[in-house]
Amino acid sequence: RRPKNFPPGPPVLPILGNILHLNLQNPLEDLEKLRKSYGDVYSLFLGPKPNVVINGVKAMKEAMVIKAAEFAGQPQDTFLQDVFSEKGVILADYSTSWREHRRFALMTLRNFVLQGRSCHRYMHRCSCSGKQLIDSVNGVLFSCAMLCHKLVCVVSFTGKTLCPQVMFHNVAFNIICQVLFGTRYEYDDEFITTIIQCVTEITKITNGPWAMLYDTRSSELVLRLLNEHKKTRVPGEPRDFLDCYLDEMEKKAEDSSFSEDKLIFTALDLLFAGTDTTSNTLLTAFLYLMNHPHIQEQCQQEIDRVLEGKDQACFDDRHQMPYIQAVIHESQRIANTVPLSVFHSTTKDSELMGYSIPKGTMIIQNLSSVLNEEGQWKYPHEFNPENFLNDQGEFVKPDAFMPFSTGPRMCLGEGLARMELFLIMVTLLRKFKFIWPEDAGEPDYTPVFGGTVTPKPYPMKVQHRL
Ligand code: HEM
Repeated sequence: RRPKNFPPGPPVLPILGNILHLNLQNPLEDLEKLRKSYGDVYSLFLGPKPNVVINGVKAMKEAMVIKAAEFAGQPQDTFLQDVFSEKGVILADYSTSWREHRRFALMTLRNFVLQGRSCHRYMHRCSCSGKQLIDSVNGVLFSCAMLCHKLVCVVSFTGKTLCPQVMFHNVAFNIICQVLFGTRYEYDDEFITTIIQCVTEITKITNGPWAMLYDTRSSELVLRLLNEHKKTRVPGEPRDFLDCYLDEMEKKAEDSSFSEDKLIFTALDLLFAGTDTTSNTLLTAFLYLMNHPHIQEQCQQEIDRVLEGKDQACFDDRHQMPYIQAVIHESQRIANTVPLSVFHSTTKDSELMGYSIPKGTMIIQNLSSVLNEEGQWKYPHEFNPENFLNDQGEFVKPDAFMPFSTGPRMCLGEGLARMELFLIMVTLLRKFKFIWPEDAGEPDYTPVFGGTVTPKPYPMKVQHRL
């Protein structure tokens, strides 16, 4: 039974609860129908206890921003919490340890990636020509250059049509590996292929990335790299996230929340959360750009104009590229990559939109309902960069743009993800034209639902521009 003044919801069946109200292969349409019947805040029984689903900008802001501390908990009575006594950031309850680790991860990402304070020099010698090709201190830029090099090889040596899935997963995985472990893997490396397969399988389980984060194959990887780091590190001269964490452990008192176990789980969180999300967004962006060639051309005109005479793009160039910014944000809106966010829970008895929600209730944020909410967007149901442009052609970001969620638990990789999306898209669109192959039939935009949403696999034809 629903508690007193609890949000309304569909009638509950014994044992099954409301499970029959949802198509578990893709519940998003059913969740939208329930919103029409029961309003922006409603309840669902997915087990013996009722959960609350939050929809639309207004309710989302009241819960996640205005009443942030009350809605930032993590369900503590799930199977997962029982299995894993230690957690990284994602599954950690709203606690001092979560706060310390989140702050530390944000600061390290900022220093290493966004401000480019990396001690690494990344170099690549082409296996075909033997020439030293790429040399960079910024891991994200290095990965962009590697991706371009890979495409040049594919375009020159094969039939010019490729399946971009593996390519985009590799680039996102390598970027986060560089930040965490100061290492990267070749595109055909057997190890990277296995781990990426594991990441993508896991994220197809509903709410999966968060449900199966700590797969043993990946934990073994982190443990091996941690042991190697311990042998080669110079204290006070961190090369990457692992070194920074080890430095921090030495600085802190013995009873601090920093420990080697915690380090492994935190690194796994970043590895998983940072791979499939960015790559699926890129896959969606290129699917739409190939099938909207006029939008792709307009991006290329802006890139050519702003980068004229420059070797490569840098993140600051985004301020001169309102159209590209609009296209990237629109791709994120349409991609709807993490539609149900990470499940939260209430940290105390709370009120939301006039309803009472007891402490410990599981909260499902339906981000999808915000990203295509009517009244918030000029064109809520179509791919149109105008959603992010004003009448003067300037880039504007509406309040309803929440693919990273909002509030104190919002994605901590947002800065890195935005840098990756910008640099990868600008670098690729500058060099190549992406074409939907003539024999590929009509594009199928239907997404495959999971903890992260993916476009169905598709082919891509690539041509040199310059
Ligand atoms: C386009 C790419 C990305 C999208 C759409 C995305 C989206 C999200 C969303 C919706 C959440 C849940 C926030 C909440 O609980 O309210 C989240 C959490 C998180 N994301 Fe991302 N993410 C992306 C990229 C990344 C990257 C690159 C990293 C790693 C560097 C990352 C690391 C995390 C972590 C650690 C959390 C948990 C934060 C916490 O609980 O305090 N994400 N992300």
